[in-house]
Amino acid sequence: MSRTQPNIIITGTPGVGKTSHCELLATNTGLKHLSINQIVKDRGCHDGWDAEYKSWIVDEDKLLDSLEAEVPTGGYILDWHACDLFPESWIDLVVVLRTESTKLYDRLKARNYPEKKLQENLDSEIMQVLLEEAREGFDAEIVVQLRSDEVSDLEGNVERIEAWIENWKKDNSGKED
Ligand SMILES: Nc1ncnc2c1ncn2[C@@H]1O[C@H](COP(=O)(O)OP(=O)(O)OP(=O)(O)O)[C@@H](O)[C@H]1O
Repeated sequence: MSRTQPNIIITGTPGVGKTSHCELLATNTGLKHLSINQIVKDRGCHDGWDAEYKSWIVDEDKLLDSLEAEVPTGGYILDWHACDLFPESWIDLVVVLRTESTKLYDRLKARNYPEKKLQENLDSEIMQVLLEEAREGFDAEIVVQLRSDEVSDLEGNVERIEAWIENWKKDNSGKED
């Protein structure tokens, strides 16, 4: 199916700034922000609650089934800490946000993350787990890594993604199914 609007994944370790980026980008572009955490919860795409990690145990098949009628039509920003489950055919750009570990520590600490979960997320950021996952799941040319250390990074990143969207629309205008 050809799309008149692109689909973008904004991914990265919890606390890097995915929600902040997605909200600003959605406001500026009219693309629809899909918080996958919220969808998992609201649409019951899970096998229960993990009390230790304080998070839902996601049922990926149910999640994909639930997104299948919307996302392929285009115009969505997918906000999640994982990306490799989404079919490549759905996705036009994958943005992996990165943050200095000291800043990430402060942000997660402020949220009262359980210590084990906090350490695992810091390790994951240092080992660039999400970047590797994106590179393994998608063509290198659609994966970009952006810094999210300061508020000015957020504004600059969103401007850059907006410019990318405009170019994508020009390149894809007039294409039919
Ligand atoms: N570029 C940035 N500069 C400074 N603070 C930031 C930046 N990005 C996010 N923050 C702050 O860090 C905290 C976490 O941001 P946010 O909720 O957007 O992260 P997230 O990646 O969506 O996390 P989660 O995966 O848990 O939903 C918030 O308090 C936010 O204001």
